[in-house]
Amino acid sequence: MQALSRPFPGSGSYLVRTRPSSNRVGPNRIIVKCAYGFESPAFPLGVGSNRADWQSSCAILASKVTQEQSPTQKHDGSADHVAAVNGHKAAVTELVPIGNLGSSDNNKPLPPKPLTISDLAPAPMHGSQLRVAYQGVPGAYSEAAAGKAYPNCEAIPCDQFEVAFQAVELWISDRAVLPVENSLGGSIHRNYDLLLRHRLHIVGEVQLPVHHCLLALPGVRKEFLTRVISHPQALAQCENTLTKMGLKVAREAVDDTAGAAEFVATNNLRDTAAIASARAAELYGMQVLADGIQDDPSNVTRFVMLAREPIIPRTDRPFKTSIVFAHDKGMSVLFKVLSAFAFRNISLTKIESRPHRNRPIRLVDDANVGTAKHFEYMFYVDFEASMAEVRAQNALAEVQEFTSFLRVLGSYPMDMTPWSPSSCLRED
Ligand SMILES: O=C(O)C(=O)C[C@]1(C(=O)O)C=C[C@@H](O)C=C1
Repeated sequence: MQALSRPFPGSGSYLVRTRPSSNRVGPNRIIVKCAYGFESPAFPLGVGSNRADWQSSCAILASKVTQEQSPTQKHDGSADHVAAVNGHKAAVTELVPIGNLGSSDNNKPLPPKPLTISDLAPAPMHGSQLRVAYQGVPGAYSEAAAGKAYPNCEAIPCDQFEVAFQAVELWISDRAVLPVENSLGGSIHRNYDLLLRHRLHIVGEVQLPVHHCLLALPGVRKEFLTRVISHPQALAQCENTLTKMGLKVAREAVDDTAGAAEFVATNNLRDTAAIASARAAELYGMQVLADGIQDDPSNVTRFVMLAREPIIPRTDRPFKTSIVFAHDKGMSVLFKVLSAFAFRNISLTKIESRPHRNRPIRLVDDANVGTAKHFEYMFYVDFEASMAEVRAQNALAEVQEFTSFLRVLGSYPMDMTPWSPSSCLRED
């Protein structure tokens, strides 16, 4: 069976690709419709060639825009401008909504809906469903997070985090939902770096209980396994359990959990298991060998929602603000910065430091003992206050005095989803 797909404007030729035949077309099958008006069903073992074409088109569009825009023009938010660059704004893809996400059974209830779109940011310009870019393939936790953040959205799979950023910048998508930290695995550093490099705004957060399964092809037994593949975060979150299970398997990192399941299925690998969601098992026809293999039952990943425009901060519900800063004068400044929040009773919920890529090392010369080489950092801080509050404005005014660089990444409603142990047991 063949899937016809056509590259996006600017790349010039048609592609004809062969895709594996399969009758496993699940209820959440994705249809990728090209802007030119013909459509091709994306096969259930992943969106395959269509997705790949869409993603490479994103990259093509991104590089075009980078070439043709000056840095100051790049984030002007003008739809017309983007249309002028790629000759084709929005309506690039049409995807079946993820709708009853996490279930092939349409009667199963959706996960709780703590935030609504109207809470967060203006409606999409094109008047249709909100398009939300995420990294991974259908069945990835990020897709579930997109559905939790924006129920009934069109979830748009991207092969890299950076492509999801670009999809929003280029108006292909209205929002991106990207993981920033996990309760077991820690920070997803790549996204911290990308937040700084791109000009998108954090407009919300969503916390998703992550329940991992060990998946293999039907009929495969644990004893046959020599390899387990998954996203590095998922491997880290299950490390102790894998050891306790006595599996003698090599661990191998791939781009996302559901992509790992898709890879095992499409390549018919009988010696390889994937760590992924139960929904990925359904989508790619895999067997669940073990359920709930994360090292802690209350495993949670925090995602941020990104948009081209910030939302207007409010004070009628709990808000969080995320900032990033750098300073010139060594670590003593860090204490002063943090005390600006402490004096105003503003709680910090997260501090992260990343290498200061423009100026990674500071040399301190002492004629007697030589040259000390200090590493320089960018500091990311989340604090529990809205930028609409005077105390937050004053704290930032003070922070600005001590820092050489300060940017507010966003001021947005906190995810206040009620916590219950059962919500951690299963999110599929
Ligand atoms: O691979 C996926 O399914 C993802 O959505 C990515 C990701 C991550 O980057 O942390 C998201 C949630 C889990 O923590 C594991 C992996």
